[in-house]
Amino acid sequence: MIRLDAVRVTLDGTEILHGVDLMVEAGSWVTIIGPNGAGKSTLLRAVGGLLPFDGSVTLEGTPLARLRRRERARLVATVPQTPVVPPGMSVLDYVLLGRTPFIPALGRESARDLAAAAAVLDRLDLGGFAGRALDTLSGGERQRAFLARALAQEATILLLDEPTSALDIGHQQEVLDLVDELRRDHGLTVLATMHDLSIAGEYAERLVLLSAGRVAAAGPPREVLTESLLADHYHARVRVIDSPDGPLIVPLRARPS
Ligand SMILES: Nc1ncnc2c1ncn2[C@@H]1O[C@H](COP(=O)(O)OP(=O)(O)OP(=O)(O)O)[C@@H](O)[C@H]1O
Repeated sequence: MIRLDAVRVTLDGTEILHGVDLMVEAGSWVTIIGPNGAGKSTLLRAVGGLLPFDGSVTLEGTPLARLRRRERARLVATVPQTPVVPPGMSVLDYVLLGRTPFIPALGRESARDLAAAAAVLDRLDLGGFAGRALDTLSGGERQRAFLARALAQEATILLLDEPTSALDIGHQQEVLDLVDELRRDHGLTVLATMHDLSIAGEYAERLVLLSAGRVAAAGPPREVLTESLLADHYHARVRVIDSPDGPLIVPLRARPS
C-alpha cells in the first residue's frame, strides 16, 4: 500500500508538486498520466525515497522517513525513466544489482540470487543476453533489462516510470502482462507513469491525471479519459472510443481549412 498526504516537492527553488494526495491499495495498479512536465517522474521519485519532500509518504503503513535503505529496498523497486547504465557491465551483473538487499555486506550472491536473476531474464526474453554488455543492447532490450533488475528485487511495490516507451507493441504487452500477472498472483502493488493513454487505461484499475503539479482528476479509466479532460490538460484533439477493454484514445489531426 502506498499513501501520500499533501506531498510537496521543491527542486532548485521551484515548487514542482503542490500538495498531492494519493492512495494505492495493496495489490492494485494505479497509473499516473499527465502532460510533459506535470511532475509524474518527480512524484515517483519522491515515493521511491529518491527526493526530499514535505508532507507524508507511507509504504505498507510505515512512513518512508522511518525506513532504512535496506528495508526500503525490500519494499519498493523502481524502474526510472533513464537509469544509469554502468559502462561494460553485463546484463546478468546488472540484474543481480536488484538482489543487493538480500546479499550480506561484503558477501557474494547466493544460488537463490542467481536463480532469481535467471528466472526473470527468462521471463523477459533476455536469457540469451545474460553475458552481453548492457550498453550494447538495443533501446527496447535495455528497457526490459531495467525492468528485470527491478523484478529481481522481489519488492512488494513496483514503481514504473514510462516502462514501455521504447518497446514494440508485442514486447509492450508481454512486459505489462507480466507485471499484471505478478500483481494478481503475488499481490504486487504497482504505481506507473505512462503516455500511451489507451494502454494506461487497459492495465490500471485507477488513473490519476496530474497537471502542473496537482491532481486534476482521479478514478477508473472511463472517468479520467474523457475528451474534455484531455483537451483541457493536454490541449489535444482526441476522440475517445469506448471498448470492452476500456476507453481507446484516438488522436485527431488538425485539418487545414
Ligand atoms: N532539478 C530540477 N530543478 C528545477 N526543475 C526541475 C528539476 N527537475 C525537474 N524539474 C522540473 O519539474 C517539472 C516536472 O518534471 P517531471 O520530470 O516530474 O515531469 P513529468 O511529468 O515526468 O514529464 P515527462 O512527461 O516529460 O516525463 C518539469 O517542469 C521539470 O523541468
